[in-house]
Parts: sequence; C-alpha cells; structure tokens
Amino acid sequence: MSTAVVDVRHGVVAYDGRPVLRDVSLTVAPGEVVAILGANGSGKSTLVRAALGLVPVAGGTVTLFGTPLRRFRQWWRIGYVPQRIGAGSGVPATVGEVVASGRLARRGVLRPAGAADRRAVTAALTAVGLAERAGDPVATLSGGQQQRTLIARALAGEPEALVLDEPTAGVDAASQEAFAEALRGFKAGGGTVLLVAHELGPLHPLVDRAVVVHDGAIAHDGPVPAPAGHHAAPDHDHVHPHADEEPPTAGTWGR
Ligand SMILES: Nc1ncnc2c1ncn2[C@@H]1O[C@H](COP(=O)(O)OP(=O)(O)OP(=O)(O)O)[C@@H](O)[C@H]1O
Repeated sequence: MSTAVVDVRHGVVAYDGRPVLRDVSLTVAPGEVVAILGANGSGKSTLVRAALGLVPVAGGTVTLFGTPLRRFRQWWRIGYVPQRIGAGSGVPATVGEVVASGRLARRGVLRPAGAADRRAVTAALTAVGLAERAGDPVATLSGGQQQRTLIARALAGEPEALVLDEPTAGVDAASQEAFAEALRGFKAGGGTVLLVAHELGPLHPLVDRAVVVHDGAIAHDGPVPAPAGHHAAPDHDHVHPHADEEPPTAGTWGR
C-alpha cells in the first residue's frame, strides 16, 4: 500500500481544556479527493488544522507523507487554503503578487523568481479563471474571486496535496464552477485533495469519499451521503443536490 498523504490516528484536540475532537482517525491516500462534512461547530476545521499541525493534538498521532508531524519539513508538498477571514482584508497586493507568493516555499525567499516560477503562477491563475485579473488589486475582486486567488496561490506552489477549508462557502456560482474545474485538473494530474465543505455543489462528482464529523467524532466514512432528514429539517446541511445518484448512507450528521 502506498504511503498515506495524511494519517490521523486517534486524534484528540481540546481548546482550553474543552474537548473538540475525541478519538478521530482520518487517512487520505495519494490521489484521493476526500470531503469533510458536518454541521457548524462539529470540528471539521479543527480536524484539518490538527492534521497540519496548526493546533496540537492532546492524544493520538499525525503523520504526513509517512513522516511524523513533528519531523515533517516538506511543506511545499502541501498547499493549504484556510477558511476565509472575510473580504476587505486591506492587503494592497495584486492578484498576481498574492499568487506568486505561493512559490516562496518552493524557491526560498532569497532566490529571485525564475521562468519556472512565472510559468507556475500563470498556470495557477489560468486554472482558476483569473488570468485576466493578475494586475488588479485583490481588494477589487468579489469574495468568490478572492477565494479563487487563494486557491491559485496554493496551486502555484505545485503541491502534491491541497487542503482547503470551506473553499466554496458563500462563493458565487461562477467561482464555484471555476474552482471545481481547477480541482478537476489538479486531480487529473494525480493531486490529492482534502477539503472541508458545508455544501459540495459542483464539487460533488469529484469527491471520492466523504468523512462526516459529528460532535467531535467521525460519524461516517465512505460514499458521499445524502443528509439525514433531507426534507424534514429546516436547517439541514444541503450537501447533496442530486440525491438520486447515490444511496443515502448517512447517519445522523448535520443536525
Ligand atoms: N481557537 C479556538 N479556541 C477555542 N475554541 C475553538 C477554537 N476554534 C474552534 N473552537 C471551537 O471548537 C468547536 C469546533 O470548531 P471548528 O471550527 O472545528 O468547527 P467546524 O466544524 O469547522 O465549524 P464551521 O462549519 O462553523 O466552520 C466549536 O465549538 C468552536 O467554537
């Protein structure tokens, strides 16, 4: 069996002594596209952040590309797009500059950008449909386009794996489609994807496996489920707009 890209075993995370993840295990194999689903506050972001060492685990182990997290240094192999902080961050950079900053982990800060760097930046901008906007200040873009800029930044580093926290939350339909297209290309090139999502929307056909986090534990790990109480619950997580495509296998997540 090939080495897992991400392997969390019996992970436990607590914030200020309050347990948020209790004994969570998650493995992502090379080339897989895995979606982490679940209700607000269930611990999805925490799981991803623990997998990347952004929050410490109080128990269990985390391994990246076969290396224990504390010894892992090859961060260029992973492109991470955090949950959006919100539009209007006040950063005066252009789209091109933000995307180019995604090359830093690869080339080292002190070496000037070369042809390979410029090619990677152009390819990433094209992949998310923003090639025409490279010279525009990020602040002049829509929220969805800003999100695509961050995804292009991650792609520009030519990582083997992309880890994305709610990449399409609150993003316009055109940006969602552009993102799905970019992800399709990344997957076709053998890339591995771990993404947190509330709704899959156009990403649904790309997702190989869904992991549902419920109340700090894994409630489901397998085919993309239809949400429980699909029609009954007014606040259901609508992750599956085409419920006829897959058998409903969900437990009680999404409440
Ligand atoms: N830095 C933090 N300090 C304290 N508590 C936190 C912190 N980050 C998250 N939490 C709490 O941990 C729980 C899980 O949060 P997390 O962000 O992982 O959930 P989520 O499933 O990603 O939710 P959402 O869909 O709203 O993003 C929540 O109750 C949240 O309030």
